[in-house]
Amino acid sequence: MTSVNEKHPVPSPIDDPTLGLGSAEPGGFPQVDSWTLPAAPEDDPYGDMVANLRSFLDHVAAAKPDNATVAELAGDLAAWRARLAPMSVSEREQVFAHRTDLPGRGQTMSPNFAIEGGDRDGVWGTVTYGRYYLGGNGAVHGGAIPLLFDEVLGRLANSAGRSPCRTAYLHTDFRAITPVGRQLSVRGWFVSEEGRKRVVRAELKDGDTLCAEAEGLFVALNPGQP
Ligand SMILES: CCCCCCCCCCCCCC(=O)SCCNC(=O)CCNC(=O)[C@H](O)C(C)(C)COP(=O)(O)OP(=O)(O)OC[C@H]1O[C@@H](n2cnc3c(N)ncnc32)[C@H](O)[C@@H]1OP(=O)(O)O
Repeated sequence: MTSVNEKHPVPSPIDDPTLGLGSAEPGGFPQVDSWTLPAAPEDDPYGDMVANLRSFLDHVAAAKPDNATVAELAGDLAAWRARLAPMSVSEREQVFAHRTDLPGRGQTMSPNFAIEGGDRDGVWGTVTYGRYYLGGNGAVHGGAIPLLFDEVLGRLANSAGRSPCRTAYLHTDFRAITPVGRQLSVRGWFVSEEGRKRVVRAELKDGDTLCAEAEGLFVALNPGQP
């Protein structure tokens, strides 16, 4: 299946052979060993590329471009897709979202959580939702808030030498609207750790205003569990 646009047909992810996952090892995802990001290595433009991609998405969301600009952009994007397609690798080798040394793990799906500090029991930092995450009337889309909590709590629950775990539940309470374009504070902490079950909580605040809070259960994976 392809898109209706004949100039730049886009194959569906189901039919695109360059998007296969390869063989992913169960439970083989990168671990968080430290909350402190090392200095950015020289000659490593990946973080710069991801930061630009985030900013690009914010500008796509904010702009009302004329048709000529949109057509040119579609062509540029199609050219980049064609250039990247032969470089597809397996999940194990992929760089996107696997760079735990970069802000936001080097990905653009979940909001960019900027870590300020953390230890075995908790993590804290900031997040600024760009225009890309706008739901309506200046408020962040409700789905983008649990996405942040899963990222923050998932990293915490997988940190400090703990074995890999997955989210079993993630309960979010929306207490006040979460504004786009403001620096917000984020905090996650451990509530309990019993057997395979890790209960963690998080809050998202705009100054003194509690925007949202969450509780998650993360269950440690048994050997061989994907
Ligand atoms: C990728 C890069 C990573 C980088 C580093 C990390 C950054 C990560 C950042 C992103 C991170 C993103 C992370 C993600 O988003 S992970 C993606 C989202 N999550 C999933 O896809 C998980 C899908 N579910 C499962 O795989 C299984 O259900 C799991 C593995 C969770 C448990 O199935 P399993 O068969 O193994 O275990 P069990 O059923 O015997 O349960 C065990 C115990 O748990 C209790 N229980 C279970 N479920 C619930 C529930 N809903 N409410 C209350 N309790 C629940 C259960 O009663 C029992 O308790 P007890 O009877 O023993 O007392």
